[in-house]
Amino acid sequence: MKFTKMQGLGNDYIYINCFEEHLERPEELSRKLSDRHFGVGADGLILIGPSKTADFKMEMYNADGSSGEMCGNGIRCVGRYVHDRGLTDQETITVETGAGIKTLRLHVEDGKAKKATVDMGEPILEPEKIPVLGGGERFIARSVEVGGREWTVTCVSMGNPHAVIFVPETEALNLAEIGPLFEFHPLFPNRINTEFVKVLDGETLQMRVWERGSGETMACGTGACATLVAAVLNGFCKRSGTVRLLGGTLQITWDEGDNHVYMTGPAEFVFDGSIAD
Ligand SMILES: N[C@H](CCC[C@H](N)C(=O)O)C(=O)O
Repeated sequence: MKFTKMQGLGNDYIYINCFEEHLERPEELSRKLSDRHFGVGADGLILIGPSKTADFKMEMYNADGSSGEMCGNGIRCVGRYVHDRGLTDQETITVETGAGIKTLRLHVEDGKAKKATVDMGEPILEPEKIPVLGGGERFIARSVEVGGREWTVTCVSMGNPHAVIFVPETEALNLAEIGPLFEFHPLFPNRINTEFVKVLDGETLQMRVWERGSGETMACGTGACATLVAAVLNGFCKRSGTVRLLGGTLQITWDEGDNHVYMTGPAEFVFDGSIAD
């Protein structure tokens, strides 16, 4: 089976073209191939295939085989793949995801869709839809005890669930220790992606992320969107800003007019390969 390795800000996935390949158990394949010693090595697996309701369909699996409703860095790479490999000649495309149909505007340079602006849709703030237990209208700046200490948490869904925590510094945090305690906390029935964020100024945020199903990654597109929304809700940031991640930066805007979040960032090919039978 052929695959293509791609990455968005170092958030790397194995892409399978399901117009050409057929696979049975994607969860198992993701677990096997994501392993950075016994497999290809990636944060997960992304399937690109036909859709009845959009131009393409994207299915995303984390490194542990669990499926994510949406992947921001991944969908930009889907845009690059389908454009540069000739599956479309459009520069605006729609992709069916587990979080609904998303529209991408590809930024084509020398015939390559190196960047894309993705309409990530409206943030979901009702706790029961995130989901996070605890009721109420919204889950903003609430104190949660995790790992024996109190954290101030704001929860936002971009179709997938995020807990955003503002901290004075991000470097010193031991994500390998605290990340799983959030991910598997009983407050989050579907687990959670957790972002630890330092506000650099009113339009610049610095973020590390412990992803549900993949651990700490170099970047998280949906997480960057959730982070900008949480920063606005807490009064820390304007509605348009730069999110600095380990792997690079994303431009995020939470549009006042249509309440949609827009994310702009890069998409890169790494290599093509084939999986030994
Ligand atoms: N781990 C996430 C899916 C991948 C999201 C991330 N890689 C992105 O770029 O948005 C989840 O289980 O919801």
